[in-house]
Amino acid sequence: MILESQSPLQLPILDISQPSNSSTLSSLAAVCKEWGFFHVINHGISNDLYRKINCLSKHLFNLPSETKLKAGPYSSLKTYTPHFIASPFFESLKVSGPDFRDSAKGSADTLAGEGNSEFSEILQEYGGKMTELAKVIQKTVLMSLGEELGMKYYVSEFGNCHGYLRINNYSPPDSLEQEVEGLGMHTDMSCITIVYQDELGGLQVRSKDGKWVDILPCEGTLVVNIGDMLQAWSNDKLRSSEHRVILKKLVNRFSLVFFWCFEDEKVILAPDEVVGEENSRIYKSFVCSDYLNFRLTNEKGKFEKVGFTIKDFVGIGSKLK
Ligand SMILES: O=C(O)CCC(=O)C(=O)O
Ligand SMILES: [Fe+2]
Repeated sequence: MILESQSPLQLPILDISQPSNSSTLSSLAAVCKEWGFFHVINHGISNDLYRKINCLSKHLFNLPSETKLKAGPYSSLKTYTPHFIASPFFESLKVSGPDFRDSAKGSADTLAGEGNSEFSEILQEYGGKMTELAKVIQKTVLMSLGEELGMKYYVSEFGNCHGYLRINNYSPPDSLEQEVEGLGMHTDMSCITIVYQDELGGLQVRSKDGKWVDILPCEGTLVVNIGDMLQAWSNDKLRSSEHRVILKKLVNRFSLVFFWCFEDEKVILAPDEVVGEENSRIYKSFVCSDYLNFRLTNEKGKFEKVGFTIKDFVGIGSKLK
């Protein structure tokens, strides 16, 4: 079932506990083309689980910077992104699947010492639930392009997808005299992203004509957005929108962001059926990891920064290639 949300954007709300009918799928297709963002409810992730992760993560983020850098970009672990990489206010801890327990334990042991398994156990639970949720959402989004098409490609093209989680901590700005970006404009490199933003809000999506629009927080609701990989695979039928995070209050903001991604070696090419006879192909085929490397090695296109996207990389007619 799809309900209209209360947000100024009127993003549809997908009830994940209900089977999707054709009207649900057509609203989903429309919003994915126009905005690339929608909400989900009845997703099975409790507020309590989120609060526990928040509390245990805070303990790690409150450690001294020198300690956190033991898992930083120059360590062997590389799970911690310190302040001043994405923005002065943003720091993040990455937890990779499919063994979320092991990944979280590696970071927690390195940062806080061995012996406490609570953090890794709770992330195993969250990562496992998010993985199941991502599969259902992925399938539903594909079915919005055509029920048969979705059923056909869900396994053959998306069967080896994997997930990872970013625990994002935004420290409060000193003042709000001007607009403070907690995370600058970017697109995600995933197929789909599932965001648990807290009640402070601050997530914004950029419209096709360049206006920033709030994605209002709503209790019990997760935000889903389409990433670059799915935009390319769908020949722009699904939009990977630019988005950012604005810090609107002088308090700490905390979010959990789950990225559902193709396997590194996957060759991405929109199937003919997806392109459609009347349309032309927008992207050349490419290997997933080549795009990830392109973003990582181009300062302008780096994760969490304004810059190059999939169009610059494999867009037909792109100046870069
Ligand atoms: O913190 C958020 O709400 C969203 C963060 C985000 O866009 C990202 O991590 O890619
Ligand atoms: Fe993002």
